[in-house]
Amino acid sequence: MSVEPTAAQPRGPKPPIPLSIVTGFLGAGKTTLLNRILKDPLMADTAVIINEFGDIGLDHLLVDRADDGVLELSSGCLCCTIRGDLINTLEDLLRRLDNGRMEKLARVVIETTGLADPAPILHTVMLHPYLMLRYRLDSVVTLVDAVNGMSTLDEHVESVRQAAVADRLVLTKTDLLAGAEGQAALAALQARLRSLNPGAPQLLASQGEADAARLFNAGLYDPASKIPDVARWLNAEAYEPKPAHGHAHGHDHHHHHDHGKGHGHAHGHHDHDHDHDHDHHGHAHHGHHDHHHHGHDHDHGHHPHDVNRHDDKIRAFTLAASRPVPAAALEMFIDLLRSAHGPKLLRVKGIIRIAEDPERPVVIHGVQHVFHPPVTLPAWPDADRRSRLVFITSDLPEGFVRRLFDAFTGALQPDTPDAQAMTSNPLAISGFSPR
Ligand SMILES: Nc1nc2c(ncn2[C@@H]2O[C@H](COP(=O)(O)OP(=O)(O)OP(=O)(O)O)[C@@H](O)[C@H]2O)c(=O)[nH]1
Repeated sequence: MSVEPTAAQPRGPKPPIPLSIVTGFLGAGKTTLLNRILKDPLMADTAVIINEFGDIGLDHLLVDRADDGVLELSSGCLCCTIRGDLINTLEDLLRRLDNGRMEKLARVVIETTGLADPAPILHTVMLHPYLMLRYRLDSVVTLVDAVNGMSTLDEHVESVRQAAVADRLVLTKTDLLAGAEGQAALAALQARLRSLNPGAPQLLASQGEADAARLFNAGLYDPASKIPDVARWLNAEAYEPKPAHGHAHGHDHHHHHDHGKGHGHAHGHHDHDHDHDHDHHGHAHHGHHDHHHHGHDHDHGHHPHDVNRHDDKIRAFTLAASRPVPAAALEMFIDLLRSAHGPKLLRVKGIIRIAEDPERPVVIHGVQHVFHPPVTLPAWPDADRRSRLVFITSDLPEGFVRRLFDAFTGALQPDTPDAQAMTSNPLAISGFSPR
């Protein structure tokens, strides 16, 4: 192999470039945070793409405009701004890298405008065959303004979804919350966010916690060792009241988080059990709810103002099973979920023990109806050999997903009413036929 004197790396396929998305409501502090962390040596050779779908002007004082539209940060980082086509920009970065106009590209960060749903941006990469080879999804970082976050969550369903899909949550402007009242407000916001998204660490920007090391490298692979770190990636324990490692039966545990909580009452008397079957309590005040084969599964009677109506729809839960899953059953389960309920799957991550090849687990990752091609790992990363899935859903109850999983993966006895209902019920999937 001939290596040019200046070449730092041998030729051959380059490792995929980690790609992160920084999102958060208008004025949450995205630009402030990025300008700060771009000075971190860990962020060298980072390209920042500012996704301007809206009418937000560029206010990046740190950047100097270079030729051909790429903005170079004074710290030596690259920053480009795009208006419109994200794919073109991502391809253009690769071209610059491949033809040597850009020496290194260690990371790409996409800053979205405040109202953006991050899912389409994730889809852009997940659905593009070439970009999929060259980039890998790292983290979705969602900023939440600690002063206005609570009311923003109340008023804008986009902000609830942004928080729910995050791998990392950053609370900004906590420095403006003074005294006991401020601390109580912060605690309430944090409890609400934990309920929406138990798996995402919450970092306080003003305490210096939102540094590059903690914001990024949230993907499946450990950046240093290149070894998959499933436990860290899934963070399934965070969904559970306490760590549990029972291996006794096919369906070890499943946990859920309640969302129907009032401000500041996160652990108060408003808790409902979402885990039981999905009683129809009648939700006339939720005019836009859909009622298919599942209903909304808790009582809103305690919430005359229904301030958390967006949160009420969000569910965060895990499934685990010791019994290996036949590959075809897994495929059917995923197909059914994504084709029938895609819009309701905000985020799905999982590691699955496959019946045909139980020593090589399969990792799945979905954002709405789009699933990353499953990745087969050469071995289990640790002693826990159970299939584990984490779900963040909107308007899709845990019990429904769990019964579907059980029905397809054989965790239930074939003659139980649940399994019968599942296999005899067409589930309103047109074009779906078991293979
Ligand atoms: N006190 C305080 N102010 C902050 C903090 N983070 C951001 N700000 C201020 O909040 C305002 C908005 O910050 P930006 O970084 O522009 O927010 P943004 O999310 O990029 O805003 P858009 O691009 O308009 O959505 C600015 O005036 C910042 O100085 C923080 O942690 N504490």
